[in-house]
Amino acid sequence: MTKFKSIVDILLVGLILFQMFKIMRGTKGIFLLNGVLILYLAYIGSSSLGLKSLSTLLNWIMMMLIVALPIIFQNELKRFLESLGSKNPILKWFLNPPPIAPQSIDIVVEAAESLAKARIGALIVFEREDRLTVVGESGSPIDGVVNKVLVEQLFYPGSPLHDGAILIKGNRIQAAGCFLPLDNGLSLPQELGSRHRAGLSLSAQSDALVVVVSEETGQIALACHGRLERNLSGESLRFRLRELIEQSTEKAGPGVSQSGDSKMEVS
Ligand SMILES: Nc1ncnc2c1ncn2[C@@H]1O[C@H](COP(=O)(O)OP(=O)(O)OP(=O)(O)O)[C@@H](O)[C@H]1O
Repeated sequence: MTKFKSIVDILLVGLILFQMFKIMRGTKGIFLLNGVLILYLAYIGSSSLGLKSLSTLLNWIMMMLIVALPIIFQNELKRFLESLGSKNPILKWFLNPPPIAPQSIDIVVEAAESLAKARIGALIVFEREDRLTVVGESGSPIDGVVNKVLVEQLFYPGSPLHDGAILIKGNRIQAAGCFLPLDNGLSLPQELGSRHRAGLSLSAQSDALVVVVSEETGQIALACHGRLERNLSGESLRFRLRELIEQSTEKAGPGVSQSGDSKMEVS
């Protein structure tokens, strides 16, 4: 029985560490977390070797880190707690996030098409079950009903909020000029820069759907579950968004795919 408990104990610790690494992957936090682990191992090593002064010094440093860690990792911790919270079925039922309205999809598709035609870059995030409070708080609050003119205006190069992403929840634009987490560990084709990386990173860390319009090529892409579907027409974007919302439980592995209107291949 004690053996079984120890196995469960180790598995749970492993699961928590895995979740933390997953959230911090590619961020500066991962280097800090590595540093903390090295310090901890050095502390264990020095105390088991009986190196008293060194282990006392390392113990002090670790004590100071315990106070500093929640400050250093505040965004990562928030994201971790949010992702934990949104997996709680009772909380999910209680908070009951508004579903993405079909008319919001149509409006976003139309706006993406005209932004693509005008070669204006855009990053549009649809929040689903996973809360994106940190993302929303990184931008400026809008809280307006989704409409084509507003979406286009927000990304217009002269607009003060054109840099960053807009966050849509239900049928409302919650915020604009939002910063998305960047996972530098994801491998992307060379021609894609930080806009695509940001969309893909958020889709790998949450169940958000992210529409990316490239300023450089005028192409439309959709990031979902850590996959990037590129070169979508307005019609295929609408189709995929509707399909993904219907099968919200669908999961896929990370990757990048190229898509024409009718054919989609995974590379
Ligand atoms: N982490 C981020 N969060 C939100 N927006 C971002 C982020 N990183 C970059 N962006 C947006 O992307 C713009 C830079 O895009 P960049 O040219 O580097 O990427 P890209 O993928 O090559 O896109 P494009 O094809 O449009 O050039 C920034 O000006 C900003 O608006």
